[in-house]
Amino acid sequence: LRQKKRRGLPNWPLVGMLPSLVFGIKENIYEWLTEILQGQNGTFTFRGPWFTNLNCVVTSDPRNLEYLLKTNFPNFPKGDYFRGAVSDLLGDGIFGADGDVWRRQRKTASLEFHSAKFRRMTADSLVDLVHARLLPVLEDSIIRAKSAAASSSTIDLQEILLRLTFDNVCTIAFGVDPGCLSSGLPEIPFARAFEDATEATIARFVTPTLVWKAMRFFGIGSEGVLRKSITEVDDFAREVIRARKMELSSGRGPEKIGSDLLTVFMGLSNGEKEGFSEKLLRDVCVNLILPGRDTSSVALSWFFWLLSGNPPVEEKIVEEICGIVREREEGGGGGEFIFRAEEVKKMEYLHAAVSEALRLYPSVPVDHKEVLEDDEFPDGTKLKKGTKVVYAIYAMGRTESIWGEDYREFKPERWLRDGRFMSESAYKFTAFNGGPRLCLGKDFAYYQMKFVAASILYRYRVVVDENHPVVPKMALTMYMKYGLKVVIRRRDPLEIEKYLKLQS
Ligand code: HEM
Repeated sequence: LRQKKRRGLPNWPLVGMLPSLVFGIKENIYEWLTEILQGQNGTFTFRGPWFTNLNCVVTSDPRNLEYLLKTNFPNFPKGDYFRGAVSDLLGDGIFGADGDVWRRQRKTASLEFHSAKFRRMTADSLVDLVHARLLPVLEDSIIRAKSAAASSSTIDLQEILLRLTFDNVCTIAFGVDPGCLSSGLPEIPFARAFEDATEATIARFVTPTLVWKAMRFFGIGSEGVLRKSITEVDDFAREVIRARKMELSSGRGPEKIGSDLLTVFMGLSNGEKEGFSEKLLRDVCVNLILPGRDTSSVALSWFFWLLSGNPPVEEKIVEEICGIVREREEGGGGGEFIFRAEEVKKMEYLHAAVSEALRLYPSVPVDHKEVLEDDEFPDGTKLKKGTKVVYAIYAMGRTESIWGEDYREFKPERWLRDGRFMSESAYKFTAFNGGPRLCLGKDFAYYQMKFVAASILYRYRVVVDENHPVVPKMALTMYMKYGLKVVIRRRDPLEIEKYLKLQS
């Protein structure tokens, strides 16, 4: 009991704090971590069994976050342990890389992410996906519900959104849309292979290094799955790269050349003497798909779930959207309503509501770094070279000293001043990371989430199945463990009419 008070958890001989961790995993690991951090002023040291490498410093203190992610950034790389586990899947790509390899890709990708051509391409591909695929799939569920038994009217919204963002990010990375989101929700071999490869890679983090290395050597268990699925991912990438090379060498005009990341990086290899090898081109694309495929969709799933428990927030969002529709229609609208980029930008309340969902359910609930040289956090915690540092993003969103005593409430208003969205420091709201490794897709992700949410909410009400359990899954991304079962209903035209009139 004395140890629990002093260190946050009892530290047993030989097994360290493992028994408490096992208990935490059985319950809700994120809530468990939050409670310990609250009792320890935001930082504690976890001690694993002596024979494992589980020792780490866990923190949710914004002062430490700023030091870790910005002030002394070079001393906190992702590290060899992380890279060792992910390198078979990610190679030398940006997500697992450190130092010059990371810096070079970051610079090129960053230029691309902020170019007008890229923004146009991402916006166009999203319009196609939402209007030609997402909305028909939702409409289909309504039609099916009318003709079948009531039990078949529920759909898993999380799965549909995961398919949407996978297609979207593949278009951005490779310039190829795999077609996961289409009627009947077909199984796509490349998507399956990517999913299997990711799961098998994550399994390495909970398996002793010697054990997974032996499994890899013999190609058994999850390592056998990994080997097979990486081969499939590589085959897909090789085929796309070969086809793109042919397209580029066929001498098409610059206006015809895509602005997906693969084409951009291939263009660079044309100009530079050494350029990017085929392997690095594959790594560049795979490393974009990994962080970009599920993060926005799980955030949207939590957003819709939070809305279902907070009808006044949904009303305000619909009112805001209708204001935008009205403005356009006064100028002579007509036809199917497709939100334009500048209109999505104006949705300040929706921006606040999405941020609030990410505060409570960050898509990346915990992240980590490694200590390069002995160091010390601003709160006085000593850091030995090689120590792992875990930063608990979920716990930060539930810290009273940052968000006030109503921190458990879903309250978009906390992000607004005079109706305008006010951003928060990245070291308090760390859902998108911060410092030099701030999420590269942040602006795009907001655009994507707002466009999808507005397009759905303008037309439909998303009714969450009350009997369906909604709990987070323990994974690197904050999925809903059992998905999000919902019924889609068309929004009453009178309701929309009411808001359109309200604006006048
Ligand atoms: C709600 C949506 C998203 C959230 C919450 C999010 C969050 C994050 C976080 C926490 C990191 C740091 C990860 C780490 O270093 O361990 C990150 C990195 C990154 N994200 Fe996002 N992300 C989102 C969407 C996207 C999208 C849509 C893309 C691409 C289209 C993207 C591309 C990237 C890339 C390339 C990195 C690596 C940056 C680097 O290491 O320099 N993200 N993101």
